[in-house]
Amino acid sequence: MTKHILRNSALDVLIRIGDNGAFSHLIIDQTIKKNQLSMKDQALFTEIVYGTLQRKLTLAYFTKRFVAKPNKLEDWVKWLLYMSFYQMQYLDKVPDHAIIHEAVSIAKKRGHLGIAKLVNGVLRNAQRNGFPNIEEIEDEAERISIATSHPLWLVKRWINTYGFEKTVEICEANVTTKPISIRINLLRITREEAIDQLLEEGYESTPSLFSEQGIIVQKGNILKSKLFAENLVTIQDQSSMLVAEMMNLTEDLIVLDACSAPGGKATHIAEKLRNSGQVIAYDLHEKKANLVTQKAKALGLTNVVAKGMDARKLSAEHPEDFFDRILIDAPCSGLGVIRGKPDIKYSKKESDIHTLAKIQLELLDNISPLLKKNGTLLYSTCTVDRAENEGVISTFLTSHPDFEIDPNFIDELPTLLKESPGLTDLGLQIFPDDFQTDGFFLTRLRKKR
Ligand SMILES: C[S@@+](CC[C@H](N)C(=O)[O-])C[C@H]1O[C@@H](n2cnc3c(N)ncnc32)[C@H](O)[C@@H]1O
Repeated sequence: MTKHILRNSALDVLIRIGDNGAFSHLIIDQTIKKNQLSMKDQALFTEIVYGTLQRKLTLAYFTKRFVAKPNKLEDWVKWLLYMSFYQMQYLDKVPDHAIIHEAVSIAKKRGHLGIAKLVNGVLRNAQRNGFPNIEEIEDEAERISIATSHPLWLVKRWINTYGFEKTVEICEANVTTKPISIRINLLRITREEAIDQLLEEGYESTPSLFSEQGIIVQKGNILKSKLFAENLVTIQDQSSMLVAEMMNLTEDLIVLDACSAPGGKATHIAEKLRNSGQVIAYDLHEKKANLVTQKAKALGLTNVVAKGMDARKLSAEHPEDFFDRILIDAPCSGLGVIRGKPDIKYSKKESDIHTLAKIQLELLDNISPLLKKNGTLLYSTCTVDRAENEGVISTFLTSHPDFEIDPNFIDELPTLLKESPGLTDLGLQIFPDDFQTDGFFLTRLRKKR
């Protein structure tokens, strides 16, 4: 019975998230609570929902083979087939006959006998004859697209920019799961204390690669740890922790975080300032800026002020040559965080990239005058795309001869990253397959005069 509830709940969530909706932890958490799923069932439930969304294009390809008119399927039947195919193809722990039995029983309850028969027929056919062999797709871009469930335009774009081999690695990494990365609040706890506490609570954890504040948790629902209840830690990917690490932060500095919500990096910067100086944080709307204020408050940080405002208009708020450090963690296409947010790869269009690159350049153009001479500006995105990253920086530098890539940037990178395949003289592109982190770009500019 519990397995029936689990799969029925997974189907509910898939229908709610649907083809256009964003993957939402909130919906997942609400469903887990409502159905009182056990810890073990929670893991399988999350795996089914995540995996089905991550593999959607592959599962649609399978469906075409077994259903004559897949577009005519009712939405819930389509998702029921997708999630059943997902379990049959990618999860070893559940036998096919159990998956089919559950799917048919769900179809009977939700629909009628006719639909249950259809579901039974399709799944048994797949069980008997196996899934189509993706390796037989001749066109190599199309093959990667179907095998790893990435839209064709994106696969082609990455092949053009990074080559075939790297694209395969990026796409394959995007359909895996990565361990949870958390940041400890150094003002309240040491990393050793946090790791000991986690061990006591039964979590396996290790120090992370690029930040003395980072911990990687291999398994378990970390949100249930006391460390969260007591606001001693916050969730943050390792690559995104690199931002504050690379800003050369010392006490009493005045720092601008131009695009700051929900406040992951603003609070990290504030921790690095040890509650001194000031982090002046903006985000487009007041509501989002409030999230930064709340996060800072929860973490006991008193040196953060957050306001809602278009950061392209900040010259009306602050004089030129004012900030010691500036962070522009720009709005971007998010192609580096597909692993955790699979909806991004289905919803983004290639034309979005050009619109975003224009905004990114406007942010740099309008904000850079506010930096003090010899001050540094860190530009980052969570995307894997040359136009939004190296392209924007190169265009900016051409029209701003008073700026240069900080000559110390590469020297100050953690040793591991100095060997990174994405390091160029315009900055560091971290790919999601390089270190089991999000894909990310960062570079540091210095104002010469
Ligand atoms: C990558 S997210 C920032 C993440 C944040 N730095 C953190 O670490 O939690 C980019 C943010 O830029 C904001 N944004 C977009 N356009 C903006 C603009 N013109 N001015 C200020 N913020 C903007 C978005 O609302 C979004 O919250």
